[in-house]
Amino acid sequence: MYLQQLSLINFKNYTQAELTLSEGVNAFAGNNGAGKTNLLDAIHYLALCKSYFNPADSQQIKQGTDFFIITGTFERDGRQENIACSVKRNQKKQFKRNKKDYTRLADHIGLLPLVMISPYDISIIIEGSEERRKFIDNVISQTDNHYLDELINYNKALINRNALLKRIADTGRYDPTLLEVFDEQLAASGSRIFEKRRAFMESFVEVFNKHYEFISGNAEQVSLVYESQLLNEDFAALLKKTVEKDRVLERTTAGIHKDDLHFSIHGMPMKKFGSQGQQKSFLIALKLAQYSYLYQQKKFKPLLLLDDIFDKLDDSRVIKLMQMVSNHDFGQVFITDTSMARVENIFKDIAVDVKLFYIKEGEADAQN
Ligand SMILES: Nc1ncnc2c1ncn2[C@@H]1O[C@H](COP(=O)(O)OP(=O)(O)OP(=O)(O)O)[C@@H](O)[C@H]1O
Repeated sequence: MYLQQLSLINFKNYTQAELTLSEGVNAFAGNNGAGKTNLLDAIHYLALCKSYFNPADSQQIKQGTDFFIITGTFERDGRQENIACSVKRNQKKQFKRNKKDYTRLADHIGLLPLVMISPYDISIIIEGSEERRKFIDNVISQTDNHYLDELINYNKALINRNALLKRIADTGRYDPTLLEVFDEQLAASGSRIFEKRRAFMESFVEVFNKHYEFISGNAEQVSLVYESQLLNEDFAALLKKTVEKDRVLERTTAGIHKDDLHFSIHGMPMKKFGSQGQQKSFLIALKLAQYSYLYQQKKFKPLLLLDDIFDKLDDSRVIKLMQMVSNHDFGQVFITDTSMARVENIFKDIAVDVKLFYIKEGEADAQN
């Protein structure tokens, strides 16, 4: 599967752009703020119906205009797939596959699997647990169509249960029957989500370790552990046990909305003890494990988007990564960098088809 053609109209700093892409590596080079990352984000839209960086669709419309359109032609399973995403100010986003509107955007997720590695991923390490749950959910939902629905059901039940706990506290009237109904809904979908996360993490950790060892040249000991209250206790039983606490706090304190991933280096928290390069290597290993997982599940290679990948990595780690590219471990790859000379230098001895684009103020010029 690969993207053959990308066109943009009024997307971020692009008025109009047309790119014919290589099936191998596509490198976007140019100064800060030129629009390199914006191109990756446009590709992200086509695969996952949204921006990687900013959930507000209308903020992606070029300033001074009132709509944007991104279109892409993909080759997938020997067929062409035309994907179009358009956003008009104050209107619902339109998303089409081969000119046909999707009834649910969720049905598109997984058709064009994609992995993005970006400097913004540092939030997975330094921010709260929500970022790490988002990471797990993003990986699983690209391979399991029911997973997003389960999450939606769970969140609805959670909102209902929390509203009821508040009402009970406000009115002083305890309603055990209604609470039981929400508990059942929460426990049913929560337990299924937990099982999917646990099964996923079991295979994922091993692949992650392999990638980290490879990138770091076995230089340091890291670990990745899935943490969930449900690992030790049945969810329904847990909800019963915490009900008094939940009534006092007026919110649900147990469940998969509390799941987390624990990252460490030499037994210490990665967030506090990892250097910038080690943290970046950790994130790259995490994302490459995501890549391997998607590939294994889908049986074809996902798109790989590497934003500003060379920054903060020492030469040996860059070489390892590029070895993987040259071994054809990946399919189509997109890379951004500020220096065209560095990109040319890195790829000069690598036997892979590389297409270079020079990006300048919202314009993309193919160089070869
Ligand atoms: N809605 C918008 N309308 C117009 N311009 C926008 C919009 N959103 C973002 N931009 C512009 O896009 C530019 C940023 O583009 P991008 O993030 O792709 O840069 P980059 O080439 O990746 O830079 P760097 O090397 O610094 O990462 C900024 O100049 C920003 O003002």
